[in-house]
Amino acid sequence: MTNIDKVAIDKVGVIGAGQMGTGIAHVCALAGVNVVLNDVSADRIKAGLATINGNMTRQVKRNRITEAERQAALARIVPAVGYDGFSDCDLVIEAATEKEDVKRKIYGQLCPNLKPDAMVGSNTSSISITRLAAATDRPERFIGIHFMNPVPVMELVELIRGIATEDATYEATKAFCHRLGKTVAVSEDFPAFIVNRVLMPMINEAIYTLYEGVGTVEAIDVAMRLGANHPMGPLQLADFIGLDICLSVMQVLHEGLADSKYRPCPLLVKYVEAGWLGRKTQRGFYDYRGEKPVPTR
Ligand SMILES: CC(=O)CC(=O)SCCNC(=O)CCNC(=O)[C@H](O)C(C)(C)COP(=O)(O)OP(=O)(O)OC[C@H]1O[C@@H](n2cnc3c(N)ncnc32)[C@H](O)[C@@H]1OP(=O)(O)O
Ligand SMILES: NC(=O)C1=CN([C@@H]2O[C@H](COP(=O)(O)OP(=O)(O)OC[C@H]3O[C@@H](n4cnc5c(N)ncnc54)[C@H](OP(=O)(O)O)[C@@H]3O)[C@@H](O)[C@H]2O)C=CC1
Repeated sequence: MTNIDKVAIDKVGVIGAGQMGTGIAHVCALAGVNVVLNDVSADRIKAGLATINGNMTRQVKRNRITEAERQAALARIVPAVGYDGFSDCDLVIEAATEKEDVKRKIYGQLCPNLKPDAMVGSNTSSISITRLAAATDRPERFIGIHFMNPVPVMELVELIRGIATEDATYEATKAFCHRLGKTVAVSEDFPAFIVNRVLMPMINEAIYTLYEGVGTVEAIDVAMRLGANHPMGPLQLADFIGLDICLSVMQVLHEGLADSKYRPCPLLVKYVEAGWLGRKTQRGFYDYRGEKPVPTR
């Protein structure tokens, strides 16, 4: 057992400056934590920092934070291509692409650069924490720390312990989530954990509903928004999350639980094969290239 619960988390490394990594860096920096933000290229990180700045500027306009807080938070985020700046991180949160081989490769390069007692968390939506932990040199200090999108707005973080995760790692990451103002729900390490075990089959079913011609994109979304009081329709939400991520999660559920009820809808597969991944590529179930989103079917 280590004494991680007594170690303050003063510096966090975030890997992946996409939708989630930028949101995680955003909330950490606003909570007074120093952040080193990594991605595959300087351009990617630059785009990520611009996103964070845009979201914080909106928070200033809406009087959620002050201009001084925005400036102080942005100054806490340091860009890093490679892992040189990670040697004094207390916690690293990996939020790279939802592919196991990508994540394993990252841990292989990251771990030799970390101090021995640093913790590593993955923001994976679905992949086994025990298996990811086994790809590191520190499974006892590895944990699933699953933020929800958009991170600055959503209150929940799922914490998922792998088979080897020590109590001290769990307690330290739980306290850290509370410091960020989040509420924690604990999930056992089963495919897609709690939120996505329930949410993704609903989204997949909405795509089947479209595929079978039961309703149009607009009819399905309006039905669930106004008929079930969901803040977004399921197809709008799928585009928001990213269709590549929705497909990966369904594949993990299908393979991991070996039940045909999790079969990814062929239409979802087709959209991903087309590179129509939702908002991030400007086209998914809606086309976002014009003034307002237009359904693609
Ligand atoms: C896939 C996984 O592994 C797990 C997941 O994350 S599953 C996805 C979970 N997320 C959801 O289900 C989101 C569902 N959608 C919603 O809750 C809402 O539509 C929404 C919060 C995204 C937007 O709400 P809205 O009322 O339509 O829009 P809007 O009024 O513009 O925004 C509400 C607030 O969110 C903020 N916001 C919206 N998008 C934001 C973003 N990307 N980043 C930061 N802040 C954002 C706005 O600034 C606004 O803040 P204030 O209340 O402080 O003014
Ligand atoms: N989208 C969502 O709603 C949610 C997603 N998640 C999870 O968070 C993680 C990230 O998702 P999300 O932010 O949406 O995905 P994005 O595609 O928006 O971002 C992923 C980022 O990781 C980068 N990346 C890829 N390989 C590496 C690498 N080797 N080193 C550093 N960065 C790398 C990508 O760069 P490039 O594009 O150049 O490959 C991209 O910038 C996934 O595990 C996902 O399942 C969790 C909760 C919600």
